[in-house]
Amino acid sequence: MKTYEKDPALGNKVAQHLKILGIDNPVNGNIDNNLVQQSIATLLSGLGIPLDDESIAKTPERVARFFVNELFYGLNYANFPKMTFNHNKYGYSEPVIAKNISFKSTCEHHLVTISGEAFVAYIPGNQVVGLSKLNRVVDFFARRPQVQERATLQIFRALQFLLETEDVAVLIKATHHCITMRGVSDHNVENITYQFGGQFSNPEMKRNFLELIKDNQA
Ligand SMILES: Nc1nc2c(ncn2[C@@H]2O[C@H](COP(=O)(O)OP(=O)(O)OP(=O)(O)O)[C@@H](O)[C@H]2O)c(=O)[nH]1
Ligand SMILES: [Zn+2]
Repeated sequence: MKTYEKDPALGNKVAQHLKILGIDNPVNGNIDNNLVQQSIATLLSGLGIPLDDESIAKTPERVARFFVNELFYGLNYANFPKMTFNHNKYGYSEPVIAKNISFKSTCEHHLVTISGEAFVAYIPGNQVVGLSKLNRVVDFFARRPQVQERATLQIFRALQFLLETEDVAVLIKATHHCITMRGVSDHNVENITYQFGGQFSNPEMKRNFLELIKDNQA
């Protein structure tokens, strides 16, 4: 179980916002731990694996706990992280960038891991957000069955909403293990998606952001 401060009321507002924009996951909000557990038992039976083996007996319960509390905790907006803001009394007015935010997600087509890094930037107004909260927002949306394009937009729009600014940039570089370990089995390909808003749509700002997040830069 992840331990961090949650803000379900804020999660609710973010959910409404993403729903209006039509970019939330197609979910009905009912997370049924027992049903997940039974389904894992059925899956194992379908593979001909007997559940009476002592090593396997608790697997359905274990996997359900893992799915609900960790792998897919971001399906539940009651788990949305608390945001911490501080007054920007210093008047900082240039981009704040978080590069190499590592995340793990799950491909909704094959239920196989997507691993990658997110690069996030915003320009503060009157408030600056606690830096770790950028990681927490990325992690929340990663912890769902996902496609990379939608995850990128969810993080981007949620940050614009939370930080009350259009000036947000999000880039995601990911390895889809449904591509590396099955199907086309390509070990080299990286998939990149990005969305730029407000001042980051300006070509020079975009170039600066891309330059700053390159390996071994600033
Ligand atoms: N656009 C997009 N596609 C994804 C993402 N993750 C996985 N996919 C793709 O989803 C597609 C699912 O297509 P299908 O043809 O139904 O699946 P498949 O037969 O297993 O496809 P192959 O992987 O080509 O063997 C595949 O091309 C995956 O590579 C993602 O984040 N975004
Ligand atoms: Zn996949």
